[in-house]
Amino acid sequence: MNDPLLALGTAGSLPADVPLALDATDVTVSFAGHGRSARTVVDHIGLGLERSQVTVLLGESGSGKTVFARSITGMAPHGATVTGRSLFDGRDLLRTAASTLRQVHGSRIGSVPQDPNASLDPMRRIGSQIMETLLQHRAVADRRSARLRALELLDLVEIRDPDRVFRCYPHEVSGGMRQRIAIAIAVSCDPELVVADEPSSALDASVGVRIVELLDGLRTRLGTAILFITHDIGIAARIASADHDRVAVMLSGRIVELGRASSVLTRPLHPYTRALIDAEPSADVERGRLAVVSDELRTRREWGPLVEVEPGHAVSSSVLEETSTRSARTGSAAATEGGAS
Ligand SMILES: Nc1ncnc2c1ncn2[C@@H]1O[C@H](COP(=O)(O)OP(=O)(O)OP(=O)(O)O)[C@@H](O)[C@H]1O
Repeated sequence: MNDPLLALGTAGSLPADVPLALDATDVTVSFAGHGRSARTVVDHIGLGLERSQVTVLLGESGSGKTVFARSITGMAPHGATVTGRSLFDGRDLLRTAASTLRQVHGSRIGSVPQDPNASLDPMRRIGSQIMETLLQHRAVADRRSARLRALELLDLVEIRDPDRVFRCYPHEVSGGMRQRIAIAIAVSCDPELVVADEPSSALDASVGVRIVELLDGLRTRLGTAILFITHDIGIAARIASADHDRVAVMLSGRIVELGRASSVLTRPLHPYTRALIDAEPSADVERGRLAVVSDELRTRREWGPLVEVEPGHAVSSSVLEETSTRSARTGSAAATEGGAS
């Protein structure tokens, strides 16, 4: 089991006076198995999310990224049993009533889905959907202000002709534009935190890149914390572009490496992170290809707690132990060879 104290997510933190937007500790999520014991898909992990900082949850499909992100924001999937704590503005979202969570989501926590079609109503004009969010969360006083703010938001997400798009139905605009609209809705009430779950994966590569750049720019302008979920190393590097942005690498429900993106993505310490990086699609390989990770890595349960190896970079303790054992062996082999010569 990872040590919850060490898994708090301090590696790569901003200075201490920067407040945490969300502070999750020792979170475990399990689902009832078919007639068998419960299956744990998130295993005693924590993460602190800071304003103006991007934290990327990186890991292959099924590693638990979505379940973890949903659970710590109080939106665990149906049937999940969640333990631990997730503090947001002094309130534990794991023990908050559904009616309060509905208020928090949309106003103080925004979500950008993988597929914007899932969050937009095909039967209603885009402008009216943005206005509804603003009015529902009382972000504006009346319909006139809601209309003005909706147009501003369309402009903020770089839609060139906001007046026209305001009057369109979702099917009348492109997929990339629908994702911009989903982002406009997610940031409409100035949230402290935005959770973006693979928001570019359903889009063409160049459109997806623009969406990622847009989110990156917005956190700088709005000071929002962003929790960004992806399995794509290239996208992770692009969104975690500031010095203090972090990557948390998830493997089978655990965080096995955590730190500044610049360290983790260029000097990975965990064999799993290295496997993900080695499997990064190159120009001649199909984009978004799933990484090839050995079953030995995937099925191993014990990695030990995260240990900081340099400022802003932590990795599972067992990786360090194995590395030092290997170096000792190499050292003694070299000494033996040296002695024999
Ligand atoms: N509602 C559910 N009931 C039972 N098991 C679930 C449920 N939702 C997710 N799981 C399981 O939890 C594990 C983690 O799923 P999760 O969706 O978090 O992975 P992920 O890393 O986000 O992958 P992907 O990128 O494919 O979404 C998977 O084994 C999945 O099958």
